[in-house]
Amino acid sequence: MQIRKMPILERIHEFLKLENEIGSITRQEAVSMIPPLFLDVQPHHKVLDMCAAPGSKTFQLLEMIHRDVKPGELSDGMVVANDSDTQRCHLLIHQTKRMCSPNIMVTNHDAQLFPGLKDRSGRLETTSTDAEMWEEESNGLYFDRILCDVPCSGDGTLRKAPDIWRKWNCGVANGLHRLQIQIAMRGVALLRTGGRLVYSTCSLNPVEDEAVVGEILRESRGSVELLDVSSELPELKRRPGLTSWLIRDRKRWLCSASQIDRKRAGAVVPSMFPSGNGWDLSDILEPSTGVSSPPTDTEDDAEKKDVEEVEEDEGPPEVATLPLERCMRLLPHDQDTGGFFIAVFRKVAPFKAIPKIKESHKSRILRTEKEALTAEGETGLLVPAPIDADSIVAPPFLPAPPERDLLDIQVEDSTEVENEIEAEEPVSDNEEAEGSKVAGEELSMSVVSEGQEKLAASKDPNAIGRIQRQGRWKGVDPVLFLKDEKIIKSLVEFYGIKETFPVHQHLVVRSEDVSRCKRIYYVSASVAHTIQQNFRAGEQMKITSAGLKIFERQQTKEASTCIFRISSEGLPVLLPHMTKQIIVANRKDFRLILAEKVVQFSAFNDSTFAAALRELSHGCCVITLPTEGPDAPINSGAVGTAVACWKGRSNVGILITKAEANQMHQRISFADDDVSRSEEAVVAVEASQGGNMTSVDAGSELNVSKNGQKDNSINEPQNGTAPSKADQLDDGAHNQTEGTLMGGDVVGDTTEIVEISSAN
Ligand SMILES: C[S@@+](CC[C@H](N)C(=O)[O-])C[C@H]1O[C@@H](n2cnc3c(N)ncnc32)[C@H](O)[C@@H]1O
Repeated sequence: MQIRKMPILERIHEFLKLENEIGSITRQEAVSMIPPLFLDVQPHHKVLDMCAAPGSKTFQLLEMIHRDVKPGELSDGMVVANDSDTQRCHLLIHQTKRMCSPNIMVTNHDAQLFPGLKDRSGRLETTSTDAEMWEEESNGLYFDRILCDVPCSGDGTLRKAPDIWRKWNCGVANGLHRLQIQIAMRGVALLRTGGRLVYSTCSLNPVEDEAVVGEILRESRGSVELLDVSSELPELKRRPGLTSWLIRDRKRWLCSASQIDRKRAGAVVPSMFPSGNGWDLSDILEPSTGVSSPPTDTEDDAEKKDVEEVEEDEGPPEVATLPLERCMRLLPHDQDTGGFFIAVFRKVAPFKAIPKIKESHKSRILRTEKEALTAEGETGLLVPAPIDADSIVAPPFLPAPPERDLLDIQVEDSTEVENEIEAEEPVSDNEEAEGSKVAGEELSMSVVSEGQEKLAASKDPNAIGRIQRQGRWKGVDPVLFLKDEKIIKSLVEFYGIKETFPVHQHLVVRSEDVSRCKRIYYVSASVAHTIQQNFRAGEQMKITSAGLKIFERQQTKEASTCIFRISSEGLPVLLPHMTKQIIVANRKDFRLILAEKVVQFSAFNDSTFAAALRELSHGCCVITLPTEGPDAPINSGAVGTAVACWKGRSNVGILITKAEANQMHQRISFADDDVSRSEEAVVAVEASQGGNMTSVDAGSELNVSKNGQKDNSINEPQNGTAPSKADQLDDGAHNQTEGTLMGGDVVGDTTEIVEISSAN
């Protein structure tokens, strides 16, 4: 059902859109949420999401590492979310920033080449006091959990993506098979022994599913086992993996690799079949040149030729000897979902790989390394000595990236726009002025050069290799720990940051010139550790974003002692550790500031609050609702509801987007209306019954919960009160021009407000 096409559901569609935009809800198809559930992620785990964009599963993984973490506590775990597509990495950043987590890194690699961070410096200098940890660090970066939600043909999504009916052909899946194996095998190498890896696709084609799983088991030669997870998530309806299938190539059904037409040897490979048996490299080398001839015809050509092909006798299909029935097939008609395939592996021993030439590498290597091959002879490549695959920096045959050239990265900060402002008004960043453009927000910190984009856009696999070998990720800002003691001291003193919130080695900037840096990011200990590891390993990792944006530079004419304001995503994490610049408002005044955005001190209802506000230092402050009592927030756990503001000479303005302010105002207003309606109803009922009825008795009718407390949950404005409130708010919002300065001595249009999430 498409909600947006049904006029009667227009309001709920608007509501969903708004909540999605400000990050209160994330929409995701139910079946696509299942793979992370089989990872058994614990809060202390290091998790790698190899093909992560747009980030729905990454979000789930983040939720898992923050599970059980109480407000004010910092989680030990980490999620590294990787995607090969630069633009989709920005989606990933946007999606995950709603989680307000310092425990995330977004990286931009081809997953099959994801760097291992093996220490190449030879230095013994380390921040770790633990010798064991140092030993482990120098051996590389390992993950406790890895999700390989690989690119696939997507035929499991046919129900919601009807376009696939038109575009589907068997060549798509066949063409992805080898990449899927390479990605998964890189995952196996990066997995800690004892760790879990989940391989998933939204395709039901065995060539992308069981065939890949079979090849993982064969290639890893006992270092991973395929788990039987039939007792996990018992209510999930699933079917066992296939153990027998045929391969379709140009309208021919093939039973085994022996039936592969020599000319099609690059397009159909033995690993696609249940046994995985087939020819070796020499079968596909042309005797005269030693160079393979990958099929060059397009799918269209293939279709034309198909007409002429003679259908062959299929013969008996192969049957796998591996326990592929342990894989899970989720079929659309079993529980009204999309189709999905899931396999769960555990690493039981370190991975020693024989770097045989993979089919996908063959043509590339043979083309680019032709001379070397001739010199070494084919046998040298076919039967090399086993190598410790766990510790490789990049897969065999692909050189690791060299040291970055410092000079490469300096130009990028000029892309950041610093706004000068009038009077003492804080200025909002250009990027944040338009809430709906948040996805592009991080562009200034992770700008990728045009040349690099063009290379990435090209389909030439050698181009990708070239990009990743570029010195020090040309065009991407560096990730540097903030070491400027003056700035750190000003932050700690201005906001009264407690020792419970470690700042040294946890604040990161993306500019080498600290005097120009606009944003400061907070990283968890685990992320900080990985950044250090990356330095020692010669900065192999291309980091698009690290941690949580916690402070942003704020320029005003009248200097504040601290030039950095708190960002909206940083507030939930920092607030429990702040002792200064916090002020508690009553409900009425809190609503006033949300509705008006900028309020003169004299306009507040509570004069004590106004006086206390005047006393605060000039600059960024946080206005909260009390955590207990009648003015306590709704459904917001122990930390409460808070909004970052800018305190000027005579007024205060919220630092939030209008959408966020309106949404927060709406919630509080609904709750208040709800309460007053309940109270009015109680009075009415009492009056009609001679005053004998208690509010607890009236609970079921009057929205009072069973334990006698008023149920203030206001997440679902469905009881007919929504229209007038929403309309009023919409009108209010439209009266203000997006991105313009508002009256008084404060600009309160575009920065931050936040409802404290219990996750942090
Ligand atoms: C199935 S989608 C991932 C969906 C994601 N896990 C989620 O739940 O939101 C596959 C992703 O793989 C990315 N991708 C394609 N080839 C890749 C490669 N070689 N390495 C890493 N990512 C790749 C695509 O850009 C795409 O975002």
